This record gives sequence, C-alpha cells and structure tokens, in this order.
Amino acid sequence: MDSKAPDGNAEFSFASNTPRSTGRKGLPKIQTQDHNKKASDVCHDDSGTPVKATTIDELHSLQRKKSAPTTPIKGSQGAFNAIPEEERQKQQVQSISASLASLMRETGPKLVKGDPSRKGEGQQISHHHHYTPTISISDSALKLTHYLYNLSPAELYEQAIKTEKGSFIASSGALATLSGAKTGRSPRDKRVVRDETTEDDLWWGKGSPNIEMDEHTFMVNRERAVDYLNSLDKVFVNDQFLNWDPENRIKVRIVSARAYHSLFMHNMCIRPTPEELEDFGTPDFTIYNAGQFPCNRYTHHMTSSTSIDINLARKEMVILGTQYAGEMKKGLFGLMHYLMPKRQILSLHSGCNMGKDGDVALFFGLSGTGKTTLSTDHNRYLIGDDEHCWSENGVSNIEGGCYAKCIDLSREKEPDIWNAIKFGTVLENVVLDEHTREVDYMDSSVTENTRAAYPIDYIPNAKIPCVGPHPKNIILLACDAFGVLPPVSKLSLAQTMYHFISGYTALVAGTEDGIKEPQATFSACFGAAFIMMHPTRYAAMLSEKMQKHGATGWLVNTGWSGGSYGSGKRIKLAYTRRIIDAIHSGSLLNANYKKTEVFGLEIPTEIEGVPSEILDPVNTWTDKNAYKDTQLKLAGLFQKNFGVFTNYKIGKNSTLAEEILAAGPSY
Ligand SMILES: Nc1ncnc2c1ncn2[C@@H]1O[C@H](COP(=O)(O)OP(=O)(O)O)[C@@H](O)[C@H]1O
Ligand SMILES: C=C(OP(=O)(O)O)C(=O)O
Ligand SMILES: [Ca+2]
Ligand SMILES: [Mn+2]
Repeated sequence: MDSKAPDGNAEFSFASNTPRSTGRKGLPKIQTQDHNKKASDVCHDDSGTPVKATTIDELHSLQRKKSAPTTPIKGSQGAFNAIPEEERQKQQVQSISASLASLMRETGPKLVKGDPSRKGEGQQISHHHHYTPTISISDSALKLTHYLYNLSPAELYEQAIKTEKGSFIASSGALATLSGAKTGRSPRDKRVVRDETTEDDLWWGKGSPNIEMDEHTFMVNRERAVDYLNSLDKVFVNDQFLNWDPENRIKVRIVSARAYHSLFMHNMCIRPTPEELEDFGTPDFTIYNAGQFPCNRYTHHMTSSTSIDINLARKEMVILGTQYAGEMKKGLFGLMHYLMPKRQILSLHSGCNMGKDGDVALFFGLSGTGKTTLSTDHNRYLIGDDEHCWSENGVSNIEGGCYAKCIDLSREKEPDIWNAIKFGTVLENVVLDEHTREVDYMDSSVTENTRAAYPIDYIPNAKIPCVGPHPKNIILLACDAFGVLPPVSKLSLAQTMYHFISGYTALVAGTEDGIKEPQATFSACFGAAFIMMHPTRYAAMLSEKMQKHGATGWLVNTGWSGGSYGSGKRIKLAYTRRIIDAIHSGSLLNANYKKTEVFGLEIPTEIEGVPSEILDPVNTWTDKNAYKDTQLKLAGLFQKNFGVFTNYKIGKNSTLAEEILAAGPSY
C-alpha cells in the first residue's frame, strides 16, 4: 500500500467510529456510497436475521458451497463405468505424478491436490495414503508438491494476486500481469529433437525454423524443468483440448509454475466439460513450463538462457528461461503443423470467420498484420483468430480463445475486443494507473507487444462450436512497410501460391524478441516459425483445396500507403474493413480491374467506402520516382527470397510449379 490520501470509503469508516458520523451534532453531513440508506439507519443493526454460524470458521465454511465434482459420477445411463470419486482422484494424482516423474528415479514426486496454504481441504496424495501436512524437509525425494488442477478463473486470480508480483485486477475486471524479461517469442531459441522419425519428416537446414537438438540434450533440459517444478510448493496443471474437429481433437496437459500461465491456457485451449474431463485419460502431449528458471548455457545446443524444446517422439515440450505465454500456444501450434498434415489435414496460421450465409474467409498473416483484428468482425461469426485446420469436412479452430494485440486499442475502433477485456481475461504487460487500475493502452513502457487473452465466447458473435464449411475467400495479409503493395489485389491461384510461399510482411516491433523497428521479412506459409515440414508440402495442400472448393485468393496490404514507414502512413483500419467487406459480399469479385507493373497484381478501380485514388499506391506517393525505386527494391527482395524455392515441385503438378515461379514480380 502507498501513503496516498484515503478514498471516500476509508474516510467514512474512520468517521463512523466518532460521534460526527451520526450527523446529530450539527457537523457537516457525511456522504456515503450507499444512497438508499437513510442517515437514521446508520447505527442500527437489526435489519437482517443473524447468520447461522457461531464462529468465524463456521461462517467461512458456510460461504463455500461444495461444487459439483469435476469428474461427476454418471447417472443411470452410464452406471456400469462409474468409478467412485475417490478412485478417480487417485488416478488423477497418479497420472500427474507420472507426468512429473524424473526419469532417473523410480517414482514420480509425492503430490497433493490443493492449495498448500489451505491445508486439509480435500487433498490427495500420490503414493502415501496418509499424509502429514507437517513434513517440511527440503529433500527432493521426500518433499511434497501440491498441484492445482484445472482451477477456475476466480481461483487463478486469487493465486496470481497472492503470489505473483505485478498481478493486478484491472478496472475492467481483467487480470493484468507481467511476463518478465521476455515480452515476445524467442524463435532463435526454439529447438526440435532430430531423431530417426523427424529426420525424414521435418524440414531441416537453411531457412528452416527447426533448429536441431539431440535426444540427450532434450532430456537434460526436461530434467532441469521437472526438477524446478517439483522443487516448488505448488504447480498448476491444465488438462485441455486442441481442435474443435471432434475426430482430430488432441488432449494436452500443461504443467506450469504460474497462475498466469494456467489462466492463459485455460482461455486459449478448448475447455473440457466435466464429462469430457472424466474420460480424459493420458494426455497426447505435455508442456513443462519452467519459464522462470533458465536453461544451463553450458548445455550442448544452448545459445542463451532461454530454450523452447520440442520432442515429437516423447510428445513433450519444455520451456526454460521465458515466461512469455504466447510461447505455449505457438508451441502447440507447431505440434499441430506436424500432426495434422500427417492426417492429410492442412494446418493454417490464419484467422477465420463466417458470414450469415455460411461464406467462410481465412485471414493469413504474420504477427501484427491483422488476423485477430479483421477476423473479429461484428457482422460475421468468429470461428477463430489465429490457428485453424482445413480438412475434408471444412475448417476448425485449434484453440478456444483469442490473443489480441492491444497497443493503442480503442473502444471506438475495436469494440468487440475492447468489451472482451473483462473478468477472466489475461492482460499481459500493459501499463495501468496505480490507483484506478485503468489501463492505458497507448503506453508501451513495458513493451509494444501488449496482449489480451480471452475465451472465444467473450466475442458476442463467436461461432460455437468453432467449425465452418470450406472457405470461399483466402485473404493474405501483408503489412507492407515499403508502402508499395496495393491495399487489395485479386490473385490467380499461382499468385496465391507465390505469395503464400513467400509470406511477406514487415515484422511489427515487439512480438519477436529483439525487433524494435518494422523490418521487411519473408516467412514461408505466413508462419515459418511454426511449420515443421517443408513449405511446399503445405502449399501443395492449400492449392489442392482451393481448386477443389473454388476459393479465391486476395492480397491485402494492411501496412503503409503514401510512402514507406517514416514518410507514409498506415492504411486506415476503417478502409481495410471496407475492403474486406467487399471481398466477403462478393462485390469485389466482379469489380473492374487493372494490372500493376512489376508485381503484376490485379487491382480494383473502385470500392464502396474507400477513396478510389488510394487503390493504386502510385497515386498516394508525391515522389513518383521514389515509388518506382521502392517497388523495384521490394521486388528484388521477393525474388531473392524465392530463389530457395525454385528447385522444388509443388504437389504432383510440375506445370503449376512453373506458373508459381512466373507469378512473382518481373521487371
Ligand atoms: N489497416 C489496418 N488493418 C489491420 N490492422 C491494423 C490496421 N491499421 C492498424 N492496425 C492495427 O494493427 C494491429 C494488428 O494486429 P493483430 O490483429 O493482433 O494481428 P495478428 O493477429 O495478425 O497478429 C492491431 O493493433 C490493429 O489495430
Ligand atoms: C501470439 C502470436 O501470434 P500473433 O502475433 O500472430 O497474434 C505470436 O506470434 O507470438
Ligand atoms: Ca503470429
Ligand atoms: Mn493474432
């Protein structure tokens, strides 16, 4: 607490102990917050019946009603497989103990379910049935670790506020917290175990995001994370799902040290119903998040104190040295980029929404290009903002929540995201008023990459379950810092493939560690950091699906207009929204087009609600020569980047590969 002047309530409670609170001595009348209460009521305490408790402890136990078990015993229909609650709890403890087992010891840690600060409330131990809460020996073989299993947001708030410095309830009701030194992802610290299977399946070498590590080093880091987690008083365990397609649902377990991480994943993954949790069984994949603890830099393959390690054979991911929560959700996304294509399902780094008539649009783009902003559209159903699958049955969201950038967020421009920031939402690295706890979204003192993570149903028109039919429009978002790409162009299939494989944008400051200024970047499939196989594998699937379902590709520049970064300005969000509206409605498909030089892009001459002169970027530049030079410069960067793909075939069709090459800029 600081020493600021007390607020109105404090003054009243002080004053109520003195005669002047009655207002009978001619002193000024005290204003209270309770306007319904008459002044004469103040000293009387006979309005309600007394509580049915004789002690404070009794009163507290009255307050907490026993909730339905998270694993309810089935009714008459399912009676044959009813397991008593006690047995089920025992199985749960054993399962989590197995997750946390050090592989060098024979058994897992001794676990107790519940909050260590609330002893005796329904606790369960792993392999000692009678547990004496007085044990406090700091020997790892004897020590007990409490685990907090699938806590509710309210419980996680209490945990965070009690024990995690920098956690506050914002005035909107959201939980504001800090991710520590890392406020963005660390792609250079990502490692993937290279073994017999991944050797052939994965994309390795130049340009690949998969920096290799050996199995042994993975185990060294795993042991480090597990030992760290077991050394704590308590850990958080989330058992949840990925993918709204019931046939391809993945069970994930997240073990973490921070309530913030547990709430983040509660929001971002699909939340199981009590019935689904009952049958959860063994997870398909486990994350060990020991982000507060660094990796050992003397360990082979480690180049910093941060390491994010994926072992596909073991179905595990270890996080050391970063508390940025996005690392977990994007780590799981990488896993899906491996698992889904093996089932002939395309994984997509895209947002997705659907119109009233069932027309689905995908929004591909790198961080900060507008996937979340543009898929959240008050006139359409939101299927998801970031990670999807496209199967034979249509599209499905991988996640159960959204993760919006909130720098400069305003209620006027993005009302749905603004209103989603309420109780239950995690607000990462925002700055708030020390007294009112009001967030200043303009303030980037902690980072440019401030974030809000909320369950998808916090968006009023979310489509639950988050699935939809085959997409009609494939929108490729590029935030062009050079200011030479048109605000919108219609793409041929070959052009769509060319731009999908190129994955051009200007990386906006913040989301990746170390990027302070916008900078031109190419990221295959608009998500090179997450793909696991060669980009052409995903491109071939996209091309095949687009042809089969007759989808149209579009390139939308959400970046600069009227000059490059520094002289031009970012295209108004309102204009981009009108452009997107025209794509959805179908009106843009049949508009008049002209072809640009160099990039050979088809640009419309008119769009309702958008000034026609901005549609051709040359009009917005005062210095036409500078425009031409910049266009050529960017075209050169595209060609240089695409060079590495020229020897690859895309799918079975070699003519398409030639067409794709020809669909790039020419000058
Ligand atoms: N014309 C525009 N189109 C889309 N986003 C814009 C535009 N102008 C500014 N922005 C801002 O850019 C950011 C886009 O971020 P976001 O939608 O979270 O991207 P992504 O989900 O692709 O990482 C938001 O902060 C948004 O307000
Ligand atoms: C969470 C992320 O996603 P995006 O910026 O694409 O929303 C990220 O890239 O760290
Ligand atoms: Ca991203
Ligand atoms: Mn996003």
